[in-house]
Amino acid sequence: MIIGVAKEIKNNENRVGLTPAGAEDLCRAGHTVLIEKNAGIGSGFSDESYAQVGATIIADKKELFDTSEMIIKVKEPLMPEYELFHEGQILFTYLHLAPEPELTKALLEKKVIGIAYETIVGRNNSLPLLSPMSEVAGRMAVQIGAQFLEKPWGGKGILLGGVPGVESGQVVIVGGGIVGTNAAKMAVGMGARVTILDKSTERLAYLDDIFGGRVTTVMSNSYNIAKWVKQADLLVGAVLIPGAKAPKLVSEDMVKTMEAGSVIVDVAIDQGGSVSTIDRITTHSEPTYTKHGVIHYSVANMPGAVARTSTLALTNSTLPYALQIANKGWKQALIDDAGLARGLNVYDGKVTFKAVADDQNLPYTPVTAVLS
Ligand SMILES: NC(=O)C1=CN([C@@H]2O[C@H](COP(=O)(O)OP(=O)(O)OC[C@H]3O[C@@H](n4cnc5c(N)ncnc54)[C@H](O)[C@@H]3O)[C@@H](O)[C@H]2O)C=CC1
Ligand SMILES: CC(=O)C(=O)O
Repeated sequence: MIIGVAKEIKNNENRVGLTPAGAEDLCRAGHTVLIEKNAGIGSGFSDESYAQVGATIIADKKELFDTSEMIIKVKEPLMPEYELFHEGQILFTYLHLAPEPELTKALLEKKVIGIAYETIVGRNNSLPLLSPMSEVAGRMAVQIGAQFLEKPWGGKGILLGGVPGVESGQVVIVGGGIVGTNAAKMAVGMGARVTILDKSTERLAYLDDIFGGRVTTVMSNSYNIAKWVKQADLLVGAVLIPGAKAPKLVSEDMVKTMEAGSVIVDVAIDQGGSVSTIDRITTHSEPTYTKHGVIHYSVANMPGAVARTSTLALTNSTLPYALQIANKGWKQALIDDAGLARGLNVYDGKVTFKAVADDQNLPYTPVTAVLS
C-alpha cells in the first residue's frame, strides 16, 4: 500500500502521525511510505531520519495526497485540506466529527474512508488510540491551570498546593475517565484539594480505591456539579460520550458563581466542550479568554504542545492498527477486528458511526452493512 504522512497545519500542532521507527516497520512489510517534507520536525524527527529507513520525502502536499492510498495524520483535516482527498482514500487520524458538520460533509462528498482514532475500541471497552493523548492532556490540564491561576496570567493568585498555614487550591474535575484520572494524579501530586464527579458509580469506586482517600468522589448530577463548580479554583472538563458531542454539564449560571480569576480548562472541547460559556476553540497562540471574570482555556490539540512525548505515545498505539490496515486492506482489517471496525465513521458518502449521524441529523449506515 502507498501510505502518505501529512504535515499537520493546525495552530502549533507539532505532532506527526508516524515516527521513523514506524516508517521502518511499514517499509519492511513491503509498503511505500511517503513523508511530507518537514512533517516530523516539530517532534524532533528530521526528513533524513525517515529517508534512512526507506521512506520517500515529498515536498508537494497535493502530490502526497494524490499518490497515497492511505493518509496518516494526527488531527482532523482543516478546510484547506478538504479538497486534497480523493474517492476511496483511507484517512487514519483523529476526526472528532460530531461537532464538525462542515468536515463531515467534505469527507462524505469526497467519499473518503474515514477511520477515527478516537472511536476505535480495545479490550474492556477501552479507547486505545484516545487514551495516550488523554493521559497527556489530563496531566497538562493541571499544569496549565496552575499557570493561569498565577496573577501575571490574569488568575486570582493562588498556589494550587498552598503552603503550611495556608489552604491549598480546589481542583474540580468533571469526568473521571483517562483525562480526569491523569488530571487528578497531577493535582494530588501538587498538594491541591481534588474532587472528581462522574456518573458511573463503578468509576467513582475505582477512583476512590486508587487514590486511597486523597480525592473526593461525587456522583455527577446538576445539583452536585453546581455545588462544586462554585468552589473550584480550577475546573477541568473531562467528560466523554464516545463519538458524540460532549454534554454541556456546566451552565453559564454555574460559571457565574465561580470567583473572579478562577480557571476553566475544558479538555472535552475536541468533542464540542462541556461548559456552556466555552463558545470558541482557542489555540496555543491565544489559549484563553475571560468571561464572567473566569479564565477559559479551550485548546483542542493540547498534546501538540508537548509533541515529542505525544508523538511517541500516540504512535506506540496507532502503528499496530496502521500495519493491519496496510497489510490486509482496510476492509479485511475491520472484518478481523470488531474494535477497529468501530473506528469507521464515514465510508462511500455514508455516516457509519451512529452518534455522529444522530448529532448531525444524517442517515446512519451500520458498519456491518458496509463490511458484509
Ligand atoms: N483538548 C485536547 O487536546 C484533548 C481532548 N481530549 C478529550 O477529552 C475528553 C475525555 O477523554 P477521556 O478521559 O479519554 O474519556 P473517557 O471515556 O476515559 O472518560 C470520560 C468519562 O466521562 C464520564 N462521563 C460521561 N458522562 C458524564 C456525565 N454526565 N457526568 C460526569 N461524567 C460523565 C464517563 O463515565 C467517563 O468516566 C474527550 O472528549 C477527549 O476527546 C483528549 C485528549 C486531548
Ligand atoms: C485527542 C485529541 O483531540 C488530540 O490529541 O488532539
